[in-house]
Amino acid sequence: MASPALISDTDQWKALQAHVGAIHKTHLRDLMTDADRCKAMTAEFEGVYLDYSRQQATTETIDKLFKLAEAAKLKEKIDKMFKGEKINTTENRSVLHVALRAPRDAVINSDGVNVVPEVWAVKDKIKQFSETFRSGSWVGATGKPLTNVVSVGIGGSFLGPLFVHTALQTDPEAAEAAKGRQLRFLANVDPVDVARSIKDLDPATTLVVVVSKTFTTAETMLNARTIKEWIVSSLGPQAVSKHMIAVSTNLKLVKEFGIDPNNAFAFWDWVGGRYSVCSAVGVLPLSLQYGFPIVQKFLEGASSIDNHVHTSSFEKNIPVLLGLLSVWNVSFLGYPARAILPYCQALEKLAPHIQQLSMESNGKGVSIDGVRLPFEAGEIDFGEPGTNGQHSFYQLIHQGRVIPCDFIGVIKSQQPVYLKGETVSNHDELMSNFFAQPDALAYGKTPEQLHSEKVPENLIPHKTFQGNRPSLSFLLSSLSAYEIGQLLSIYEHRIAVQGFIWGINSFDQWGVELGKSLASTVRKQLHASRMEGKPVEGFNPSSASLLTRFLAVKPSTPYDTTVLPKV
Ligand SMILES: O=P(O)(O)OC[C@H]1O[C@](O)(CO)[C@@H](O)[C@@H]1O
Repeated sequence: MASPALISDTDQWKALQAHVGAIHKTHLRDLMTDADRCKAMTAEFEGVYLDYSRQQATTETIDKLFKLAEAAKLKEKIDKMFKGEKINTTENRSVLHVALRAPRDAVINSDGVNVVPEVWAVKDKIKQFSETFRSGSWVGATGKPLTNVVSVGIGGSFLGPLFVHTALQTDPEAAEAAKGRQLRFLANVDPVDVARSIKDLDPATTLVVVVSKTFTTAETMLNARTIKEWIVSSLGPQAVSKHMIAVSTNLKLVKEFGIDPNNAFAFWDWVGGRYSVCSAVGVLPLSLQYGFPIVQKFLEGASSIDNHVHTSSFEKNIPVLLGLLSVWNVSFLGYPARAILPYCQALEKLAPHIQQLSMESNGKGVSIDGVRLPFEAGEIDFGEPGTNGQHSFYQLIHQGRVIPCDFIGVIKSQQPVYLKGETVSNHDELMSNFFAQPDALAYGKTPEQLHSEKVPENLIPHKTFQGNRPSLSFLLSSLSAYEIGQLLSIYEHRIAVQGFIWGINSFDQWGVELGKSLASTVRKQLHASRMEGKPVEGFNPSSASLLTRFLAVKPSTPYDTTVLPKV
C-alpha cells in the first residue's frame, strides 16, 4: 500500500492523539516520584546531559513517539541528508551543513562529487588569511595593521556568527586570543545600526566582511555600499581591496561589487543560510577575531553531534529525543511556543539564533509534497538568559500560559567568581535558580500547602501554582568553543527532526519572499515621490495614507548628496 501523504493520517499519529487523554490525567508532581521513569528519561553524550523527566510524558509516550518516528521514516530521512540527497526538493538542493564540519578524510557527496575537499580548501584559505591578518602582515591603505572587523550580513549571515561570537567572548582561551581586537556586526538596514557598528572605529584599521549567500539581499547590499562609502571617503577608492572582503556563493556579484575575488570566500547552495554558521559565513569573521584553531574546536564540537545524531539509537539520541518531544508538545498537547532559557549570559544570543533556525525552517503550512497541513507545524521560539528572564516573562510561564521550557545550565562557568564570606559563589547562585525553576513549574503549589502556611484566604487563588508545566534541562560540562559547537548542532538537528516528522521542507523559506517584493514596490514609490514629486498611487487606502503622511515631512537627508552617520 502506498504510504499516506500526511503523517497525521498514520495510525501512529492517531495513537498519540488517543494517548493525550491518559497524559492529561497525570500530574508532573506524581510522575516525578517514579525514580525509574526519571532515570529512563535522561540521555548523555560526551558531557552533554539531558533530563527530560519534566515533560508531560511517560515512557509509553516516548515509545509511541519512536513509533511515529518510524512511520515518518525518520532514520531514512536523516540518512538521506547525510548522503547529500536533494531533500530540499522545492529548491532541488542537498542539505549538507554537516559537511562543513566533517573531518578532512570524510566523504560526503552532492551530485556525485565529494564536497569535503572543497570545504577544506576554503577552510585552509581562511586559516591562512586569518593568520596573515592577525599577525599584522595584512596592512590597510595607510600601512597600519587592521584590528577591527565589521561583518555586514543579515538573517543566517548574521545570527549564527553573532551567537558564537557572544558565547566565545568570555571564554578565557578565546578572550586571550582576541585581545586588542573587535568584531562587530551590521545587520539592520536601519541607518542607526550603521552608526552603531562604526561608532568610534577608524576606517584605516577596519576590515569589512560582506556576508551574503546570494549577494542580492537588499538590506545587506545597501549596508555594504554605505560602509564602502565610509571607507572610500576616508581612504580613497584603492582602499577597498585592502579593507573589504566577502563571503558568498555568488562570486560573480562579489567581483561586480568591487571586491577582489582573491579576497572572497566561497560556500555552496547546499548550505542553507540559517545553517551556514559553520561555513565561511561564521568561520571567517570568527577566525579573524579568535584565530582559526579556536574556530576549528567549535567545528569539531558540531561534528561530534553530527556523528551522534547519525549513528546513535533513537533511545540515546539527544536531537532525536528533543525533536520528538517538541512534536509532542506542539502537535498533541497543543503548546505552540518554546522558551529557550540558558542560565549562562554567554548564551544570550542563542534564542535569537534559534528563532530564525526554527521558525524559518518549520514555519510552514504545507507538507513537502505541497498538501495543506491539517495540523500546525513549527513553534514560536523565544528566550532570554536566566535569571534575567525570571524578572521579565516567567510570571506568564508559571501562572499564565503553558510554555515548554529548555533550561540550559553549565557546570563550570567561563568566569568563576566567589566573594569570601558569601554563602555561595556567583555561579552557584545562578545555578540555584537553574535547578529550582523546573521544579517550580512541574510541582506548582497547591491551595492546601498555602492553607498550611496560613496564607490569607483571599490570596489563595493568587498564590496557587497549578504546576504540571513541562520543561527539560540540559547540563553542559563547560562552555568552550567545543561545547558551543555541540549546542548549535543539537538545535540544528532537533529542528530538522521536527520537520522530518511533520513531513515538511525545513530547508526552504518561500514565506519571506512576498514581503520582499512588496517592499520593492514601496521603494519605487518613495524614490518617485522624493525625486519627482509623484503622488502615492496603487496602494490600498490604509497604506496610501500612511505613505502620504510619511512623505509629507521633508527628509533630513536630501537625495542630492551623500550623508554618512555622524555619531
Ligand atoms: O545571506 P543572504 O543571501 O544575504 O540572505 C540573508 C537571509 O535572508 C533570508 O533569505 C530570508 O530572511 C534568510 O534565509 C537568509 O539567511
